[in-house]
Amino acid sequence: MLSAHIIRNLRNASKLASVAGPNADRIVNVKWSDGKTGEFPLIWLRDTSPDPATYTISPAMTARNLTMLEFDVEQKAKKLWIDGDGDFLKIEWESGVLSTFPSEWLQIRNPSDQEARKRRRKVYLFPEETWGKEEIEKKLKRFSHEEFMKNDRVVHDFLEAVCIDGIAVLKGAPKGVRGAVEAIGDRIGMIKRTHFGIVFEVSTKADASNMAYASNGGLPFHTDFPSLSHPPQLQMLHMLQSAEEGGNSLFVDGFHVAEQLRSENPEVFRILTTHSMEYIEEGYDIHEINGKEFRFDYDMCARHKVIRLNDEGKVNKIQFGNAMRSWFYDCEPSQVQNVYRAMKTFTDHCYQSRNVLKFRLEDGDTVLWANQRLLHTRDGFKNAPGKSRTLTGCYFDWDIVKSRVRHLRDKLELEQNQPSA
Ligand SMILES: C[N+](C)(C)CCCC(=O)O
Ligand SMILES: O=C(O)CCC(=O)C(=O)O
Ligand SMILES: [Fe+2]
Repeated sequence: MLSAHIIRNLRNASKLASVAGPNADRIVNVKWSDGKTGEFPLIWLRDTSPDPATYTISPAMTARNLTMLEFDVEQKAKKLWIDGDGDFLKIEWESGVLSTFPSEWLQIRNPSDQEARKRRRKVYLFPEETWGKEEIEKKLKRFSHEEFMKNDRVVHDFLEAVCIDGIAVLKGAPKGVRGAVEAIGDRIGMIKRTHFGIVFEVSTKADASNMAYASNGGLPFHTDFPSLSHPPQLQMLHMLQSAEEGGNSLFVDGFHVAEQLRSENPEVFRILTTHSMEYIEEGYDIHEINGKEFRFDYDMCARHKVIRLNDEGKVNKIQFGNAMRSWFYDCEPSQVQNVYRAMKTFTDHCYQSRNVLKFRLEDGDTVLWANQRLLHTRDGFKNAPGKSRTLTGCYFDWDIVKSRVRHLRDKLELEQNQPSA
């Protein structure tokens, strides 16, 4: 839906002045009274026409009725004209369908307006702003857990911060009370289940299924589940019982580190973006499902680059975990030494103090972060007598988190809201 805010702004903006075409390329040229122009492909106007023959729009669904099998992509317009004192472009099609395009509808979608295209790209809530220690210490966003639970605007602002900075914190849930992760999960929408269950618990356990459960030692910087081809995109941890000493949380922006390597150490960057690494995770985890103990045996194996680039050469995924890294390198033996040198340099950069965000989760605090962007760890800790450091946690995927942000922008009529169909 279009926010009232955007409609109000555009209503005040301008009226349609003229329409011409379509020309030989089947482009319709529109002019507004303020001198702005728009080039609209004729077939696109037919396809996106906001009328009930073209679209089904109900509270439960927005969907196109037309099928590509039957759609005539060469169809013509019988008549095009400006109506309603410049408020509408109308098109009567050969098929008899009548399309009515409000002026603001066309302005928002104007395919020849670079500003409109730029605004639309923000709907993906991407790209993010990367950081080093100094930047993130200034801008790390913290919200009240209590406010998050009752105020939709706080849910929006918290999740938006996670989209941009890759991390944000909720402070001050009731101390030592289980259920915070589930409650936050419900507010976000849907937790992503893994082979560690829906919600997992981090504490020192016998027969540990993971290094985080094995001891009170520190861990190396890692992303969770390099052993999966599709690791969860976000991770959340909630502090139930903090350590007496240590057990701090550490984060580093892997996208930022990758860009540092690209400029400061291009050979390492080249290796990490071209050599795929294998990871294995073999074992079992016992977790609860509906109050019953459940044992899940697994034998995970996946292979990917430490730094993955998209088609434009931009860094868009980081996966690395030393504990699950396998023995298999799938390259000439003579290249292996350099792969190790590259991993070592990457790790050294992760630990450089200019890059590291370090803070302590107090009892009742929660942190949510981008698991395919940030690497995380904890330092070693000492428990108070009889009080074992315990966190609960879960995972999410971006689609659910971003869907929630968009939904709230619509519901709360925030100015960042974007039109749907
Ligand atoms: C936190 N935990 C134990 C549920 C999963 C960790 C996955 C990993 O170590 O890569
Ligand atoms: O113990 C911690 O603070 C974090 C452990 C960890 O790496 C994880 O839960 O994924
Ligand atoms: Fe982890």
